[in-house]
Amino acid sequence: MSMLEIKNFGKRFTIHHLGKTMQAVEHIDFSLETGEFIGIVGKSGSGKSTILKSIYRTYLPDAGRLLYYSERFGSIDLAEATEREILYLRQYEIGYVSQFLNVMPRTTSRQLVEKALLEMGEAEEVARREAEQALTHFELDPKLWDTYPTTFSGGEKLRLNIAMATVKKPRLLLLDEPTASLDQQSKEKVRDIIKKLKANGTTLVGIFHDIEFMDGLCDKVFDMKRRSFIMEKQGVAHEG
Ligand SMILES: Nc1ncnc2c1ncn2[C@@H]1O[C@H](COP(=O)(O)OP(=O)(O)OP(=O)(O)O)[C@@H](O)[C@H]1O
Repeated sequence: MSMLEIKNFGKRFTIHHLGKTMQAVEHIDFSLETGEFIGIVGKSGSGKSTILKSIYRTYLPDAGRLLYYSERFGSIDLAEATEREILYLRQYEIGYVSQFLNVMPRTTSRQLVEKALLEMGEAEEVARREAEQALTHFELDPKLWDTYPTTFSGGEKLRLNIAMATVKKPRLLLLDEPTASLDQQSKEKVRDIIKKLKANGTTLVGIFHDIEFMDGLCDKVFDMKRRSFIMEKQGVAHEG
């Protein structure tokens, strides 16, 4: 069953001070089956993040359909879903990890991960235990657990971001350069989590500049230039 079907997706931006619109991306079509992991590759500015942000509805798509198969709502076009539906999906079904940490003020890193679990309806003790496990897995120094992440390093923020998103075991996880500022050891930790989530049925769409990281992890690679898959399972090349 398709978990996500992108049909003729396009997004334009209005550059207000120039009074112009700019086509960031257009004519994108691909679909993902449940439990698949798709990597998106393409040069800088080709629109990779715009696709992910539109699926998460940070951006409102202006052409095409983004059909997501929701546990709660059944088939739903993310381009047309109500704000309420989107809030529900972000809380329970769709996760997004970027390089940038967007967190509530005066909330410690431990509280942030716990909150993610409490939102899912976990009991407090379970949330506490699983939050500690996640922070430990991503090797966030325990000294930082009860501090505010505003002063964290880039890698620490990113590891916290990944912990917050993955602890919820979302049905669909969007990864926008989640390994950008990580050392090799932290990258391996992200790899472990991706494998575990995948084994548990999470469907993933990821952008990685690090092609090696994608190797053996992605089922398909979508190339923005060709607007098609260039690799499907076991490295079999599909031209066109
Ligand atoms: N909010 C926005 N307002 C105006 N233009 C935008 C906005 N977001 C993205 N763009 C433009 O849309 C185009 C695609 O950007 P996007 O970030 O999706 O590219 P990308 O492929 O992810 O690039 P990179 O690999 O450098 O992160 C770029 O030209 C960018 O300047």
